[in-house]
Amino acid sequence: MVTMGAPIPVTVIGGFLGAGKTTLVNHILSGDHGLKVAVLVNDFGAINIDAALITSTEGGLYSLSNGCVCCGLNQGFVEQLEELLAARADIDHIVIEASGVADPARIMDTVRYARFAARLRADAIVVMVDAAGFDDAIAAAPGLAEAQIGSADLLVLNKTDLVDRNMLDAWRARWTFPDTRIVETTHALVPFGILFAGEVFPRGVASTFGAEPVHEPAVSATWQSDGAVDLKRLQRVLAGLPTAVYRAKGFLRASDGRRFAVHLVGTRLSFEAMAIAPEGLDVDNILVFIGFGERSAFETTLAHLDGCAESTPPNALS
Ligand SMILES: Nc1nc2c(ncn2[C@@H]2O[C@H](COP(=O)(O)OP(=O)(O)OP(=O)(O)O)[C@@H](O)[C@H]2O)c(=O)[nH]1
Repeated sequence: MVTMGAPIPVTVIGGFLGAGKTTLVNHILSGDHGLKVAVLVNDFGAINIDAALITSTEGGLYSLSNGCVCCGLNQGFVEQLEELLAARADIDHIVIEASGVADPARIMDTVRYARFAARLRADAIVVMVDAAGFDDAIAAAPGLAEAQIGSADLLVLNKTDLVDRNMLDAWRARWTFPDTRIVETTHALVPFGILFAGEVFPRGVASTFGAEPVHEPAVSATWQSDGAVDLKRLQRVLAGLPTAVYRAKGFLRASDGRRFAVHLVGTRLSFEAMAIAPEGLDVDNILVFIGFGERSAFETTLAHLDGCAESTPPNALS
C-alpha cells in the first residue's frame, strides 16, 4: 500500500534583479537547520547562471549536498515539480528561487494546483529587497518591484550594510504596515527560525498592486568566450553600460589564471574571487545581461565585450 506523508511546504523566494535571492539560497543550502531542502532555480536568460552561482550542490541535477537537492526550472515548472516529487520521498521543504523579473505569486499559484493538493503546501512567498537599490529597480521596470513586494508574506530588507538607519526607516514607512512581517539582513542571513517557522504567514504588506506591471518586457543577452579576458578593459566596458542594462552576472578568467564571479546590480559592480571554476559551464568567460528596453543597447554591449577576449564563440540575444 502506498502511504502519503503530509504535504511538503514550499517557499518561493522572489524579488527584483540582484536583490539577494541566490545569496539567500546559498545561506539555506549551507545552513544548519536540520532540514532536507530541495531548491529549484528559475533564472532569466539563456544560461542558468544562478545554478552555477549556487555553491553547495556538489554539481548536477538532484545532487545531494547538506541534505539538499538542486535543479533548474526552465523546462516546464509543473514537470519539474512532478519529477522532483517522484525522485525524492525524503524532502522536508522545497524552496523555489524565482527570477528577478518574475511575479512570485504566479509561481506559488502553480504550487496550489489541484494536482499537488495532497503533496505540496504553499508555505510562504519571501521577497528580497535591495535596500540600496529599490528606487533604481522601480525606475528600471515601473510596477514590477512594487508588485513583487505586494505579493510577499515575508519581506527581507537586504543589503542593510549599504544604507543608513534613516533610509531603512524611510523605506519601511513608505512600503510597509506596522504589522508587516519583515526582517532586515546583510547578505541575506535570514534566521532559519523565521524562514522555516512552519506557519502560514499572514499577509502584511501595504501595497495591493492589482494592476499588471507596466514595465517593458525584460531582455537578456549572453556573452561568452574562451581564454583569458583583459580585466581592465572589461571593467571599463561594464562601468559604461547603457542604462537599459540593469543586471549582469557571470564568471571570468583573468590572464593570471584567477577566476571571478562578476555581479553588476544597477551601477554597483563587484568581482568575487573564486577558488575553483564554476560547475556546469563549458566556457571560461560568460556574462548574462538582463534589463529592459531596446535590444540594440544589449547588442552594443556584446560588441564592446568582444574586444576584451582572446576568442569569442557566437553570442546570443534571447
Ligand atoms: N553589500 C551587499 N551585497 C550583497 C548583499 N546581499 C547580496 N549581495 C550581493 O549582491 C549581488 C547580487 O546578489 P544575488 O544573490 O546574486 O542576487 P539575486 O537576487 O539572486 O540576483 P538575480 O538572480 O540576478 O535577480 C551579489 O554580488 C551579492 O554578493 C548584502 O547584504 N550586502
